[in-house]
Amino acid sequence: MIEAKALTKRYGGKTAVDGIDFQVRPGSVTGFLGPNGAGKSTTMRMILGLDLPTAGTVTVDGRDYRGKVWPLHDVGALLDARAVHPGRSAYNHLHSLAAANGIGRARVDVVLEQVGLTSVAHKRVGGFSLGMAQRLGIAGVLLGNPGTMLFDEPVNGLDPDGILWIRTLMRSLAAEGRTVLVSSHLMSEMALTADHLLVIGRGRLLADTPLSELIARHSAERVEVRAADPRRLTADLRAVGARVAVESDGTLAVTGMGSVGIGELAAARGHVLHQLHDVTASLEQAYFRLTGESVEYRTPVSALEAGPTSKAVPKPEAVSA
Ligand SMILES: Nc1ncnc2c1ncn2[C@@H]1O[C@H](COP(=O)(O)OP(=O)(O)OP(=O)(O)O)[C@@H](O)[C@H]1O
Repeated sequence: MIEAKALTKRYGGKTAVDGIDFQVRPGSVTGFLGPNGAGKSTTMRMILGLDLPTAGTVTVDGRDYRGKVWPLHDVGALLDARAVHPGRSAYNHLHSLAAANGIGRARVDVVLEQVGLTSVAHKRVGGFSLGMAQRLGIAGVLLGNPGTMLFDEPVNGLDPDGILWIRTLMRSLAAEGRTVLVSSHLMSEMALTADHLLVIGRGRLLADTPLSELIARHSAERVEVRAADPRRLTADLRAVGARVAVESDGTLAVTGMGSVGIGELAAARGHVLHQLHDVTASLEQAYFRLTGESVEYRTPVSALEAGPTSKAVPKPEAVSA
C-alpha cells in the first residue's frame, strides 16, 4: 500500500503538491488524473524518493524511500520511457538493472518476452519508437516482480494493440494483489482500466473515489425517451411535474422523474415507447466538471476556433482560473 500524509512539495514559490493525504490500496488499479502541472509526476517522484517532500511523508508498505534507491523487488516504476542510454541494447539495459538488484539473467529473457521485445532485444534503444521504449520501460517495472508498480503515462506512443495489452496487463497485475498506480490523460482508457481514482488539481486532491461513484455523482439525472406520440407523452409528463426538453430528432430529455416512473406512467396512459434509458456521464465529462477550476494551462478558445490549419494558433498560455 502507498500512503501519503500531508504530502507537500514546493519549488521556490511554487507549490507543486499541497498537503495531500491518500492511500493506494493493493488489489486494484488506481488511476491518477489531473490537468498538466497538477502535481502527478512530482507525487510519483516523492513516492520513489527521487524528490524530497518539503513537508509530510509518503511510504510504500510502510517504507520511506527518501534518499535511497528503491529495490526493484519492492517497487517497479515507469516514469520516463526515454530515460535510457540510447547506445545500449534493450537486453543490456535490463541486464544491468537486474544485476544491480541481484536478479538473474533468466528473468531478463522472461520480461522481454512478456513485453514483446525479444526479437529486438539486442538492438540499440536509440533506434526504438516511443511505443517500443514504453514496452522496455514496462519490462523494467516487471523485472523484480514487485508488489507495487507505478506507471506515468504508460500508453503514450502505444498502438491500439499495445493499449489493449497494457490494459489487460495492469488489470491482471492488480488481480494478483499488487498495488498499481497509473497516471494518464486518456480518459476513455482510464475508464476501462482503473477501479479507483485519485484526481489532483493544482497540487490538491480533488477526489479519492471508486470510478463508478465518480461517474454516478457527476451524471445528470436525465432520462432519454423516444415515443410513438412524443407530443402526448410530453403533455402527460409535464402534467405530473417532470421537465421535458424536446430534442431536434424528437427524443425527449426528461429531468425531475426517473426511468421507472416514466415507464409506469407510459404504461398507465397507453404510450408506445421506442426507447427509455438513463443518461450517465462519461469519465471525461465527470473529470471536466471536477477539474474545471483547476486547469492551469489552457488553450484559448480563439485558438480552438481557428482550427488546426490556422497559422494563428498560439501556444497554450497560463491563465488563472
Ligand atoms: N524540478 C522542478 N522545479 C521547479 N518546478 C517544478 C519542478 N518539477 C515540477 N515543477 C512544477 O510543479 C508543478 C507540478 O508538476 P508535475 O510535473 O508534477 O505535474 P503533472 O501533473 O505531472 O503534469 P503533466 O500532466 O503535465 O505531466 C508544475 O507547475 C511544474 O512546473
